[in-house]
Amino acid sequence: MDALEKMHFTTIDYVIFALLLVTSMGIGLYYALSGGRQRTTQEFLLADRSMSCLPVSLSLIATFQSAVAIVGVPAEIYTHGTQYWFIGCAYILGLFIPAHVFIPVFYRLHLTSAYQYLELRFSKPVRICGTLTFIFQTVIYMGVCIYTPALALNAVTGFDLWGAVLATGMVCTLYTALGGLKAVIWTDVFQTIVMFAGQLAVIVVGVQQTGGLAEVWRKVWEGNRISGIDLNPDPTERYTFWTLGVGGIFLMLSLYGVNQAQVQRYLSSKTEREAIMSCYMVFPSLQVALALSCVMGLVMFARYCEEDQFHKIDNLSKNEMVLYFVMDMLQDLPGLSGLFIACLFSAALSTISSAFNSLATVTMEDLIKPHCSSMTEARATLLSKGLACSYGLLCLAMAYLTHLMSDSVLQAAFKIFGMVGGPLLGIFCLGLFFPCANSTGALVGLGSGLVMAFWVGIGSIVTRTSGGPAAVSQFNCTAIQLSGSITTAIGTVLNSTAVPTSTSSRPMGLQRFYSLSFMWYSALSSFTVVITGLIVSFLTGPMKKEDVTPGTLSPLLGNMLFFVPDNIKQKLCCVTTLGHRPIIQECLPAQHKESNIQAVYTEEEEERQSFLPTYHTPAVEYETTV
Ligand SMILES: O=C(O)CCCC[C@@H]1SC[C@@H]2NC(=O)N[C@@H]21
Ligand code: NA
Repeated sequence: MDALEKMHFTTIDYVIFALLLVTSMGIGLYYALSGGRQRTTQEFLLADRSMSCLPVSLSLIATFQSAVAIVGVPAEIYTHGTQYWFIGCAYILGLFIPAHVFIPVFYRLHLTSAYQYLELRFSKPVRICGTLTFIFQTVIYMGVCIYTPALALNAVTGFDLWGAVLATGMVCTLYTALGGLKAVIWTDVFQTIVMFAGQLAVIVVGVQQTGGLAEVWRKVWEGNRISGIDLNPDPTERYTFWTLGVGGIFLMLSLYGVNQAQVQRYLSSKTEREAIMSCYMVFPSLQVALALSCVMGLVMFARYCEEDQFHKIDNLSKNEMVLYFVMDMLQDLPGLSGLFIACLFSAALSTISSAFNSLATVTMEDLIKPHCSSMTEARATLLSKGLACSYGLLCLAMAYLTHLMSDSVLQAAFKIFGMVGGPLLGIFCLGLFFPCANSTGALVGLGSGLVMAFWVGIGSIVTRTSGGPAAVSQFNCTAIQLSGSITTAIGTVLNSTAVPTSTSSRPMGLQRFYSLSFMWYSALSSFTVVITGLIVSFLTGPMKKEDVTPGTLSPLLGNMLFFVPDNIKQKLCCVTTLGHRPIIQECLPAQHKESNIQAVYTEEEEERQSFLPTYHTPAVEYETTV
């Protein structure tokens, strides 16, 4: 690693990194000292439900675009080609369904925590299990997110690893605990801009230093890095159009449909329409984020595919090679390498702050408030801030655990989402689409989904077959001239990092099950939850439509099964109205000051409101939809 050590930071790089931390802290302090000064949980956890779609949409992207994507995706493209880019196809349904199925139901139920839905639809135990599952998933994911940038930075610049982890963790904990969701969303906006700028800078300089666009294109084309659509139906193939385009939809639904961090952002929107718009606006920005990280991988390949360059990074780990490439490109341009480090830590901070805030929210709403309803607003807010802090410290501990996780962080993140996010997606789908599902079915379903996911996930780690053999061997990008360089070219190919396409016998039986692509984990575990949940519900006495809390069912399935006669539909999944469509009454100037006008509810709404926690609602009026 001697070649790496020579890379060092100039003063301006440290200044830019410090600027990022100071600006983030400044935004946190601003929201701690302005507005309602974070004195109510409505403000601290839900930004007073006053956010508009632009900051919400940027915050939605920032939440699940962490350093893992910034470092992991270019390494994936460099090693295996652009097949991964097809995950962009999953963004269409992966965002359309949340916008029209999940958001309307959650928004109209006026929730604070997504897991309140599980109590309304099923029972309190189901809600508690959902909350604990989410906490487990997020704490592990946070560890990966805070560790990745610090590890990569340390490997390439010798920047003190635990110093970076501590700096990131402390700043993030402080501004999240001080400024609440408003600070988290607005720092996410700032950090997303820094993230895009940093990646763009590396791409522009990289292309320019590798001989221009045409040269880069020629090299990646000859280097066999532009993958066509791979329609291979084999589910053990790591990345194909099916695992990414279809399996990826379930991954997106588990994140953008039912993950508390995203649901909380939808609920912080001032109207349902703003929330849906923010979900739509995620689509183009997420495509840009995907394109930037994929192009960065291609430029990196073009840069190092020549024989005389190849030795520089062929012995680096996936996480280190991207940082090496960036420092190699930018170190003569003072400030730009600092910009990329700021980009890396922006990606990490924006994800970790969202995780802290959502963890504090669900712990407060689902685990503490129900047991001490007499708690004053001030104490509840103080406790929420304390929770955000304690999760911050827990995250640092988790970072150490990640130290032990060896395979690529991108795969680690996908496995966490698939193994834990999938069962959570399943239990929400069970509740939304199948009125006959009861809480026993939901509990057994969730348990079976988790068992199934951990069986295949742990199995794949133990047998090290997480997603089959490496797809593409390392081809040299210069046309292999017959003038004797053929031997060096072959030598390059053989000692490359990526294992050539293996001809080993296909795994059979359980071994084949363990080599299922991790992109299918979300789909597999959510289906397991739904099917088991339905069977157990039927065995233990299915629920009747009139017993289901109004507003907790989605008519999606009913509408999709338009061709099925109604009487059969009544059995499986009744066609229900979406519940009450709130029309936010435009407050007249005179009214604006006394905005404590009680909502005008229908009697059914009144009855439903009775067991929802009381909160201050803006002046709204409801009308039932027919
Ligand atoms: O934290 C990360 O960046 C790695 C996990 C990526 C999660 C998913 S992948 C599809 C979608 N696109 C993103 O950039 N993040 C989410
Ligand atoms: Na992020």
